[in-house]
Formats: sequence, structure tokens, C-alpha cells
Amino acid sequence: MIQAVADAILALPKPALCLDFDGVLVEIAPRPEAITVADDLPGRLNALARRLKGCVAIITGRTHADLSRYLDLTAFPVASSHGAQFSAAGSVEVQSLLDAHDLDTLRPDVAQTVEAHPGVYVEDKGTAIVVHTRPNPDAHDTILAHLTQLVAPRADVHIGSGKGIVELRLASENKGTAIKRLVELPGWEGAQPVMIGDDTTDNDGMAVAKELGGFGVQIGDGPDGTGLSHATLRLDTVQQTHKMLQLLTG
Ligand SMILES: O=P(O)(O)OC[C@H]1O[C@H](O[C@H]2O[C@H](CO)[C@@H](O)[C@H](O)[C@H]2O)[C@H](O)[C@@H](O)[C@@H]1O
Repeated sequence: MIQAVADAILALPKPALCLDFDGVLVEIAPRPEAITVADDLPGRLNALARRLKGCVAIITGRTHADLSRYLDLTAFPVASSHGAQFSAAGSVEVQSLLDAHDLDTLRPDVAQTVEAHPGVYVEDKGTAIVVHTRPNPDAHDTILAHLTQLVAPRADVHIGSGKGIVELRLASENKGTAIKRLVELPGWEGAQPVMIGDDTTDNDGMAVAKELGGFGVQIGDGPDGTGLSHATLRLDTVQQTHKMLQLLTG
């Protein structure tokens, strides 16, 4: 299957690789800061960008500032915070597409919800608020139900359940809108995006990748153990993903 995925990507007329980070390029860890980045990952991404004529991007739920602790983000375009932030290759400038203040009225209620559940903690990313339930999985469904009720009157807020997280975010940007923005970059015109992801939010990117002539590749199981509805191909592990990227660079 590893070779089949690499072959399917290289069979596209102009493939563009859109890579999720957690669960795809790095293994999921107990906490966001506990991940390990493989030593050869930066070199591999640079080689990929050369092979695909610059059409390689990271599309992540992490903020740009957070991800920049692990990778040189000037080497390729980056859509961070699920598309709420955008930076072009070769640039240190990060565009903020949404206003974090739009979530201000929800912050106290989210904090209060979490207090009742030992081990659960909040990661406030500005335009998204993540409630990490990985330390207390039994609390996940209760928190999801409570926060779903809380945001029900807010059509501008999306609530999602991911791998060990419940996340509220401003709804107007997502990994799909990020891909639409990427294919407008110089050099990306007419490219067929391939979204490689492992979690719920990657499904938006996979849907748009399909619309634009590309496809989605799911890594491992989705958050509830099932497949992401817009994924076409699948690899089982992060390790297999790295092997597939190696095949692409030759
Ligand atoms: O879109 P991604 O790049 O996959 O980012 C999604 C979320 O990643 C981080 O949380 C996930 O990874 C953590 C470290 O492995 C793990 O502890 C957590 O349970 C996962 O959900 C990040 O903390 C979130 O802000 C991102 O939205």
C-alpha cells in the first residue's frame, strides 16, 4: 500500500502535497509539547518541495508560533490554526485571517466546564480553544455535549471532536479553505492537492482536494476508530507515512 499511495500521487499531472502534522508527520503524544520530531524530517520536506516544484505545504491545527518550535516554517507555505493563519514560502510574515476576540465571550464558560474534570486542560490558540481530554477520556463525551450546547446559538463557531480533544473554533476557515488559498499561490496553479491527515478536521481538506482533482490519504484510524468520509487511500501508521514520503523523493 505504501508504494501504491506514492504511485497514485506521482500519477497526478501536478501533485501538491498538503501535510497535516500531529498523527501524520509525528506520532500522537500524551501532551502537545511531548512530541518527537524525526531528525530527518526537515531535510525530507525540503527534498519533497524540490521534487514537487514547491507544491508542498503543512496544514495544521497548531498555531504558527507553536509549530515553528519544531520546523523551519519559511521553507514552505503553512496554513496553521486550521487555516486561520497563513504564511507563504520564504516569508516570516504570518497573516491572521480571523479575530481571536470573537471567541472571548465563550472563554470563561469553557474554563468553568473543564474545572469539573480532573486532568482535563485547555489550550487556548486564540481563534480556537482546545479542551484536551486525553488525560481523562471518560470526560470526553460529557464535555463535548456541554460545549455543543454552549455554542449552539453561535453559527460562527464550529465544535468538533478529535483525537483526545474537543475543539471550538471560528467556523469560516478550515483545512478546505486553506487548500483553496494554497492553489492560488504562484507555482500552485492547476495543481491537484493530496491531503494527508489522520483526524476529523483533515476531512474538510480531503473534500476540497477531491473537488480539485486530487484525493485524501488517511493515516491510521479516525478519532472514533472509523474512516474519514472523504479519504480515498489509507496508510496505517506515521512510520508508513515517512516511508511513503521517502519513496516520493526517490
Ligand atoms: O491538525 P494537526 O496538526 O493534526 O493538529 C491537531 C491538534 O494537534 C495537537 O493535539 C493532538 O496532538 C497532541 C500531541 O500528539 C495530543 O496530545 C492531542 O491529544 C492531539 O489531539 C494540538 O495540541 C492541537 O492544538 C491541534 O488542534
